[in-house]
Amino acid sequence: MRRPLVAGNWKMHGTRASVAELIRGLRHLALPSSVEVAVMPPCLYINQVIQGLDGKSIAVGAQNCAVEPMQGALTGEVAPSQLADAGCALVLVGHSERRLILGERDELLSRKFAAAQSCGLIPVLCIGETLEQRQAGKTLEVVAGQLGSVIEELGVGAFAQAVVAYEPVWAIGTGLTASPQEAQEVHAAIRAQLAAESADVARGVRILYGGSVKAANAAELFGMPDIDGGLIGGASLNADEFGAICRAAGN
Ligand SMILES: O=C[C@H](O)COP(=O)(O)O
Repeated sequence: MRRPLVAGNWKMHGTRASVAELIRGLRHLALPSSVEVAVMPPCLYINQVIQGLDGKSIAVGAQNCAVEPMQGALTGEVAPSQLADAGCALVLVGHSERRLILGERDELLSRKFAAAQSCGLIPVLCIGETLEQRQAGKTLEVVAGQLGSVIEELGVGAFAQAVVAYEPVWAIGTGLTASPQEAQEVHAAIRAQLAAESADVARGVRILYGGSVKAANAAELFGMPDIDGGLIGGASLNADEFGAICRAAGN
């Protein structure tokens, strides 16, 4: 049985004051113990969040990491070893905003994935198609390519300690959500692709859905057999809304 995971990606939002307020809200939440909950603040605030959430069972993750595992001469980057040292448990790899705005490509992302794992972080590999790709009927092909490139580089065994997040780009921050059936079709294809290499890995890996998830639509999405939780953007900036999403994953 896979334990659902709900992770809040705060993206490039927050100030020390607003982060302090969000921490206060998170501390007050009643969260189901059956669900693993995580937040991913901007790097600058990771320490503040880890200290502020002390004693609350919410993991903290980062939104990105360097391709090199250890500290060194790589200006502007943060090493996975430094994230682990700060107390992070997981890290996003290949969020579509980084793929599309910063040009991060599959080969680089495999290296980040491996670097993160070598430091004991759980990589959350983000994959998903653009609207244009969906309209061209290429959704499954695009997602299989993004996932396949990491499998090819690192082997399917790498997914025994990793999470996959399916995020259709057209659903991110737009208010448009894939229907539960649309999302399930892609999640099932992702699991089948992993199963073709290892049934055990496929059975155990958690595949999150992301893209305009809210308290109002979370239960329906999380009710699908291959959706094991969510990667939540905008709605994770409101503690009560985020708490309601976490509870929906526990039902
Ligand atoms: O990482 C989170 C996703 O990009 C979803 O963002 P959203 O919930 O604001 O659509």
